[in-house]
Amino acid sequence: MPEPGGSGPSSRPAFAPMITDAPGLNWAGPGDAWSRAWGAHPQQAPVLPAGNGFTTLAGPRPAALPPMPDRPPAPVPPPLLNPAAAVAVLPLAARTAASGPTAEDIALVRHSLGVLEPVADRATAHFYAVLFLRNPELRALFPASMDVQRDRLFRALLAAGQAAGSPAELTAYLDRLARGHRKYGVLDEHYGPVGEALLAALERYCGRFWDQSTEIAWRRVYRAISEVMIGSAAADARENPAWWQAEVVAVDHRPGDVAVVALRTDRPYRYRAGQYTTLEVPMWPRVWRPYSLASAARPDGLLTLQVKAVPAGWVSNALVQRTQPGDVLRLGPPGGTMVVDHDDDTPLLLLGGGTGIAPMLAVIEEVAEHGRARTVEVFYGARRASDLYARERLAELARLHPWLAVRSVVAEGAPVDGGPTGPLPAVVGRRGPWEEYAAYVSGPPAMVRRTAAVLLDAGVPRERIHHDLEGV
Ligand SMILES: NC(=O)C1=CN([C@@H]2O[C@H](COP(=O)(O)OP(=O)(O)OC[C@H]3O[C@@H](n4cnc5c(N)ncnc54)[C@H](O)[C@@H]3O)[C@@H](O)[C@H]2O)C=CC1
Repeated sequence: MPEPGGSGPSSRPAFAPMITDAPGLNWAGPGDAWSRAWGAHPQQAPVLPAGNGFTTLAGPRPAALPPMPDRPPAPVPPPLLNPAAAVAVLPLAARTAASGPTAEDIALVRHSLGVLEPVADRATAHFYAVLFLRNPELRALFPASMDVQRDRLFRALLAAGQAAGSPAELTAYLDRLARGHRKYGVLDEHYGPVGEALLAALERYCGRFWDQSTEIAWRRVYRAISEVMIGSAAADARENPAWWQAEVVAVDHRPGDVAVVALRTDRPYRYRAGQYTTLEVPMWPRVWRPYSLASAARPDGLLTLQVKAVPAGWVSNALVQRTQPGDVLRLGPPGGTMVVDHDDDTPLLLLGGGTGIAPMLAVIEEVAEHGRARTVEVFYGARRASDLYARERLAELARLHPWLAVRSVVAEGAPVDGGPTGPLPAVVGRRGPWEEYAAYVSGPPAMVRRTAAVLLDAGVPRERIHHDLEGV
């Protein structure tokens, strides 16, 4: 592998073997570890609208729906999907709903979102109540705890509604959402029942602000949303599976309840350094959590994650405390925008707090592999020295690559390796200048938020501050 700036191949291999006795690919099939692990959930159509709530498991809707005691019949009942087919027989309002959203529709949708915001919790609870009342067979397919889904639903709803006036932004958002939802088993026909439940919740909680124009506006916007998502999912299905099976090939326990988990997927898993995957463990079906990929894509196909067991962290605790080689997990598609452009020489500032160092390790490996000269400065933050589980790996990388500078930053106690002390955002703010750098920030949300603010103050343009936190 050429070193950045070097003219020829280096004597060092780009990737040392991670696990020498890892099982081969193509091991998945009837009777394999995956099938045994998931035997209790055969052929699950594991639909959980974890990310947006515009989608759900379907299944035939009962022929005779129980009446909604607290909701009068909808004044305008056009379908939310494929309205073109039914347009000739629909009443005027329905025909209007079949065309695309107008500027007025978008204003009405945004206004109703503003009305809904203070009662978001109750509105999303109502959404699920209507959904499950009309489609009772769906409840068993959602995870036991719906709290996270509720939060995500409303955030996705807000995001889609707010972005409705910016087609490019909305399409990109929905495209990611649709691709990420294939692992839940979402089908085209699920969008209709979900849309109806959504409208029921909106109608109820917008109160006197809900009128026929608002309903038609929502129907147009929702139809546009559904069409983009259905198209994106279909395009993705031509290239990728809905999920990947991943066999655990090693679990390396580190101080501070951290485990480095090495995985081998059943099919090639294409991702960029800095991205994350979503993961489901057999112990908690239908509960998916994101984890940054801790190594650059390797020729042997192995992936690594760095996971910390945290109180009430169902999936993290299962991974750190219960998972062993041979176990089989499932991965969703890679996501996240913390990827590095290797075509320019902008110096990189990589800021990782706790297990937030994981994507930075992957980025360093990818820069090294790419072989173009650029400065890379890393600040690795932890509360105390004993939490710096990746210190040795970073020191090894710094020894290998002269363009890499690593500083360990502890918030409490004596300096480590002569590095600075204090909260990571404050330490970064005291250093610099950073105006010329592209910054990548990963770690606890408060750390990411504060660090992004410090970098902006330090003159780093917003578009050069990369992280996965929404709304910052
Ligand atoms: N792509 C991403 O954004 C990733 C995020 N994470 C997240 O990173 C977190 C890591 O947790 P731990 O290892 O327990 O880290 P931790 O809580 O021990 O903190 C690590 C660093 O963040 C700083 N920090 C913590 N709270 C802060 C605050 N309120 N303000 C300013 N700085 C603060 C600490 O001083 C320390 O330098 C988890 O929440 C995990 O979900 C992990 C991997 C990737």
